[in-house]
Amino acid sequence: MAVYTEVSDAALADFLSAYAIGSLLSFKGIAEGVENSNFFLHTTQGSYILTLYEKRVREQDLPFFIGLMEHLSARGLACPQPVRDRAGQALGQLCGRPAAIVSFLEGVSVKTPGVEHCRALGRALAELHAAGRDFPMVRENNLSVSAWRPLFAQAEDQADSVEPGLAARTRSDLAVLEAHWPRNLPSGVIHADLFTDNVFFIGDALSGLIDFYFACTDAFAYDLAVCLNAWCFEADGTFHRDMAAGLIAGYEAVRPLESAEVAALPILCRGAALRFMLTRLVDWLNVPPGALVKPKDPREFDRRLTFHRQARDAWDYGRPR
Ligand SMILES: Nc1ncnc2c1ncn2[C@@H]1O[C@H](COP(=O)(O)OP(=O)(O)O)[C@@H](O)[C@H]1O
Ligand SMILES: N[C@@H](CCOP(=O)(O)O)C(=O)O
Repeated sequence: MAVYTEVSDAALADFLSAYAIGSLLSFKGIAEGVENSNFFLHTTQGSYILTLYEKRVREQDLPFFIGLMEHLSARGLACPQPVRDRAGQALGQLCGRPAAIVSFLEGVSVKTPGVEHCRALGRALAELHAAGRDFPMVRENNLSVSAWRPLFAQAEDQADSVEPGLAARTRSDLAVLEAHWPRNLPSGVIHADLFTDNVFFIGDALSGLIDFYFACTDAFAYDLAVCLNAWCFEADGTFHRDMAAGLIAGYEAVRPLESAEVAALPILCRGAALRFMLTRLVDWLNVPPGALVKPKDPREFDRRLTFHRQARDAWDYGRPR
């Protein structure tokens, strides 16, 4: 359960007094998530999510995330809409943390997605990229290739205690990725963390996207590579080519990939897998004492990397030649 900061009744009442969202009916910590402290907020006017921003979220990036959700909602994308207080502010302070209230989205995430879920995800990802094209703010991806070596340095000494051989494999992946990381691909706003827990469905229809706190300005095809990693592999590393084909086809039904993006797909997928292996590894080795959180397993992405190292082209990821 991700609740790093406990919120007292008095602190909550004081915080909510700035908002015109009715009177509080219920308030509960949310079990899912690993980054921030999240709470369900139910008032006489409706349901909301209260987020207290923790550890990896930098305060100076919050206007980008809040502004982006407002921008995407205004363009009809189903994503959380920040709620402004009576003074017009979408960001406040609660229990010493930056905090915001956003609209509650209906729907549930799928634990075992199928081809049609992946196709719907692909469409939604391309629609997000299109809706973000005229968003005026820029945020560099601070978890891209130049961040991976410093992240690894925090965990290198203990990596082999998590999985034998992990340190050597990571050193070799880093060398390859740093030498061949693609530059100048079509870029714009990307979500950068569109895992199954961040995509809601009602029945078979995709109903919303959440968790924009890794969103940044980077290559669109890197976002697709994140989704291929997140949606099309089992925890044991088994790859589902049919699901990957559905995801790419869904994406290209809205935004066809350029040839440079197609060529870059294998290295982008390898880099995305390394990025999640590394952040998970660092978190796995550094669970904050007393935090109600279950760290995610870095070995799942070590296994995906075995697939990516041998992939030759986009066809291996299900894209027709
Ligand atoms: N706008 C929202 N509408 C409905 N549920 C939400 C919303 N935002 C977050 N949640 C719930 O909170 C959980 C954790 O949110 P998330 O943003 O993924 O947290 P974290 O960034 O800490 O990983 C989600 O899995 C979902 O159940
Ligand atoms: N998706 C990342 C961790 C971030 O978690 P989220 O709950 O914010 O999606 C991973 O799986 O490593």
